[in-house]
Amino acid sequence: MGMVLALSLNPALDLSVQLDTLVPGAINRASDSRMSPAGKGNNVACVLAAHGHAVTVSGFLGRDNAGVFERAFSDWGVTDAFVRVTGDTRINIKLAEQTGRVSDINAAGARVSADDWQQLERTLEARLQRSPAAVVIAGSLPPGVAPDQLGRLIGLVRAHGIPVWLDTSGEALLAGLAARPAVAKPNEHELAEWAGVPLTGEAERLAAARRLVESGLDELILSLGEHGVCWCYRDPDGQVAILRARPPRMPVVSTVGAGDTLLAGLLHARLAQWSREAGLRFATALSADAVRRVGVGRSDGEDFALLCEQVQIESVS
Ligand SMILES: O=P(O)(O)OC[C@H]1O[C@](O)(CO)[C@@H](O)[C@@H]1O
Repeated sequence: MGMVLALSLNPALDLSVQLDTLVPGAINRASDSRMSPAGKGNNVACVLAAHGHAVTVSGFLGRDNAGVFERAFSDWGVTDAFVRVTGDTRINIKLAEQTGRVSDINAAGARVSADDWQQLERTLEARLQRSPAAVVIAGSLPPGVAPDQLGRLIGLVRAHGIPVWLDTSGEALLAGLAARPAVAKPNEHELAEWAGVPLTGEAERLAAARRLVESGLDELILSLGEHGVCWCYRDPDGQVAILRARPPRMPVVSTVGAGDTLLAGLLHARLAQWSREAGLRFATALSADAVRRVGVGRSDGEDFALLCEQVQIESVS
């Protein structure tokens, strides 16, 4: 299986706090709290490495608190090609209540200079020479990086004939989609932003997903949270086909990282050359596993085979 390059342009340390119920304006007591190296690209890298892939991580890391990331990269067994920038990598706060509701407070991130950006482009060029099987670009853009720079980065990877798997939001997503990544993973709100209209029901969402694939992507992963995922792709005749997966109902500890786990699971299946249905079943089960823990999903649990069996898959016409 080939190497994967996972970019987190704006990684984060996640401060995950477990609470009974969050009462704004009051002193809240946590039942548990922990800080862990994260960010979307890093989360994807962690899952892929756990499934046997050679992964290189890159993006921008604050020099002042890089140590905790360096230890995690070594534990995960991934190669660190992050550009170090001035200051700290941001801390994002995740407040998870007993009901499963999560409130996120995501910080802006360390500022990236024009020199830092050039260094990233040079790093990327060098890594692309090693022909990675895919490049994942995931998460928000840090201060100092404009959406069109993301578009150019995608263009750079595409020029090497390497597929880009993109997961970002807001203006960055719009600029990124215009640069035609192979695969994008919006959620329903991000899809509506692209469509420019509210998408009220499943039929409207699927129609927009089809339009987005037809606009030039190979595949779209539409993540629908607890309702599962729609995987839209071109069939051999060039028509857009859709597979829909529904996960079993899970006890929720934290939904943070479930989307990253889904993307990683699908990429793992792609690199292992599994059938679409097998890949979707695996990735949906892995993502379901992620919500019952703080952090990303794992496939080494005793009941993982059962979780896979419980995923319902149908083809949508
Ligand atoms: O880059 P963004 O969009 O702020 O998201 C970062 C957050 O997303 C996550 O990767 C979960 O998807 C968290 O680990 C992290 O705090």
